[in-house]
Amino acid sequence: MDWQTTPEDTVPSAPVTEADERLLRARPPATGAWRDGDPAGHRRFTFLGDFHTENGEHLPATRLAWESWGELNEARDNAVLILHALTGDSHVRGEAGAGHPTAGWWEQVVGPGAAVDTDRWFVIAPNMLGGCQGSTGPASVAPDGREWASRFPYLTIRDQVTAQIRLADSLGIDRWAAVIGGSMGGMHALEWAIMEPERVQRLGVLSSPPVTTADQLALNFVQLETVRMDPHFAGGEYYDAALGEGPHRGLALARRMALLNYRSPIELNQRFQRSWQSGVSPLGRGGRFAVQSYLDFHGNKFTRRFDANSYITVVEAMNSHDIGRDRGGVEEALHTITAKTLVLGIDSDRLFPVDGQQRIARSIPGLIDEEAIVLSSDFGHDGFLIETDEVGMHLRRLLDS
Ligand SMILES: CC(=O)SCCNC(=O)CCNC(=O)[C@H](O)C(C)(C)COP(=O)(O)OP(=O)(O)OC[C@H]1O[C@@H](n2cnc3c(N)ncnc32)[C@H](O)[C@@H]1OP(=O)(O)O
Ligand SMILES: N[C@@H](CCO)C(=O)O
Repeated sequence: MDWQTTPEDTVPSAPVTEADERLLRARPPATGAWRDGDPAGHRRFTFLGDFHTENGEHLPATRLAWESWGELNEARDNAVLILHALTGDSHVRGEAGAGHPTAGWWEQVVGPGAAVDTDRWFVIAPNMLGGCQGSTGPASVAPDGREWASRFPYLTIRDQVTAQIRLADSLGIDRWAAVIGGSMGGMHALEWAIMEPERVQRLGVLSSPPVTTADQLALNFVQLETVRMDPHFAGGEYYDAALGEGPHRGLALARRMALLNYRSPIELNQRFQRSWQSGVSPLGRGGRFAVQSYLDFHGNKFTRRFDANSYITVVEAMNSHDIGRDRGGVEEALHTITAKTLVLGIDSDRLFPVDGQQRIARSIPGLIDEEAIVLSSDFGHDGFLIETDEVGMHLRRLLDS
């Protein structure tokens, strides 16, 4: 790794666009959650009713928001479930706007003629339980008319999959042609294949571990503490407009920290080098390095599309992940998977390194390859979102298997 300063390092980079600057100046609302009454966009909602968590807590009225593409055939055997990562949502495809804060996150992978070809497959993508883009989460209104906020239950990955199972039941989908997920979505996909093996014909696990390790727990704990320490977090009770702004500083800082795990040192060093964001030198007060500006931008942008309590809920759910829990261990659990399986990782992933995917691949009986597929990419963990040609090529193989 080359940390030396070169003459080019002092060349100021192009400033961010005017639209970006406007976005950063605008004051966000207390929460970036989608709220009842906001435009629904392409979302649909399925009401699941009473929900009891693994931990013994209770939600009296639960719903999942979801989107779909393609048509369910008469045999009902072409349904594909796509499960999003930590801060994703149901919006796999489509424009930003009309209730969707971001454009589709897998536009190049899912669609007519794409790897997950919606002319052939009926694709469903739900927003996870505890999320903030239409499914029941901490920003949802409880029976007493107030947001759940700090009263929202602790959820596990298995709770979230239980909600997805009830969604499939209610849609009349007895068996998925494939369940595919990246990162936390891959944790959900693994649980699907273990909890309901007869309902998962094919399984795609991208950039996910079999268990959230101590290292990953540690990275998550510091982020959650950062959110909670923001004075505007107010113990999670920040939705009341009278309190003013939400815990944006803490949430934005947590996102900056997370982004470092999502990208790789190689990419950051090559992309930003030591360049300045503007004509003002960062060697003194006032100027910023371009990489700092990039992190600031993503941190601030995140607060406009995510809810701090929801972030805590979904990170805690990710921390619960251990497919071996109460099942005799990780390998025992993997042996029970009957689906034809693709396991894929990115060589520069520092969040969920490839040894996790290799461990999964070693013990799944129906692996379609001899071992986990390891893509070479400088994009780190986010490679599963960015390397769409290669990821798509492997998903096509899975769907043709
Ligand atoms: C299944 C799921 O995981 S869903 C969740 C996925 N979505 C996210 O993670 C949301 C955040 N987005 C991202 O992290 C990325 O956009 C990805 C992973 C989806 C795609 O990565 P990339 O295409 O490499 O985007 P990249 O990380 O370069 O970010 C580009 C943005 O940074 C901005 N940017 C780039 N350099 C700078 C800089 N020096 N200063 C400020 N902003 C900058 C760009 O203006 C661009 O803005 P935009 O998002 O409004 O278009
Ligand atoms: N960019 C992804 C990374 C986690 O997999 C997200 O924010 O959900």
